[in-house]
Amino acid sequence: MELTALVLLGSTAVGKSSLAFRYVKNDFKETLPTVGCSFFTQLVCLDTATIKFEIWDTAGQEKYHSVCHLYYRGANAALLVFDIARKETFDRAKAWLRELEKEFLHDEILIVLVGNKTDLSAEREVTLEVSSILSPRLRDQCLLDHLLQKNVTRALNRVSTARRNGQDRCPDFPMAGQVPHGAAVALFDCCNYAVYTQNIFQQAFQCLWTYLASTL
Ligand SMILES: Nc1nc2c(ncn2[C@@H]2O[C@H](COP(=O)(O)OP(=O)(O)OP(=O)(O)O)[C@@H](O)[C@H]2O)c(=O)[nH]1
Repeated sequence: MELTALVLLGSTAVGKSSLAFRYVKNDFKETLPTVGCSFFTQLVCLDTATIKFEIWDTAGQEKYHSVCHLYYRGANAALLVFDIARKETFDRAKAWLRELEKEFLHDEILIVLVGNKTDLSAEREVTLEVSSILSPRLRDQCLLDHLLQKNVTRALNRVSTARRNGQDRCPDFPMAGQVPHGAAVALFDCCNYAVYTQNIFQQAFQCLWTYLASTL
């Protein structure tokens, strides 16, 4: 059985643990801030293989920052979570993006920026104009889509299909001609309070897993 690791990174209280819990248990509950790191596993049956995915939910408090590299180092995918109603959490996600860019070659990791707490959209501080955050290198190589989870599903589906067919380009993709060899950056919004979030994640993660499986 293949093993693939995903790490959740982001400021404290952006909703990383809630997101993992919503995905794994389809539930929501108040939890204390994570200490160090929490760990979940999920078995995913794909057409071609059964894969065991590890989900590393890191602690967002600044005092734990220095240990986060222990968890992201072996990761195949990283979800950089921010709170759409707190701009500083988006700045932190950008810092994570830069750090991962330094640590990984472009074909080594799949990165997804997750704008959480869309129920607070009236207080939104992070606008949709986020493409400017990406470095030219990433912008060229990434799959950047709009802040809609269905587009992530579509984006990742496209990439994995293209990869399965041995193509290295995905010409009809709206914002990026190049299908990266492993690396992708996508964006999507979610809300852990909503039951539908689990379905969104099921779909998005299924694509993510499929995508990762195609790179194993
Ligand atoms: N409004 C709103 N609040 C949320 C949402 N998801 C989580 N929260 C709340 O945000 C707070 C922090 O959630 P956590 O999941 O513990 O956040 P975290 O990012 O894991 O925090 P650390 O463990 O400190 O890194 C809690 O009070 C949650 O109830 C959401 O979608 N919308």
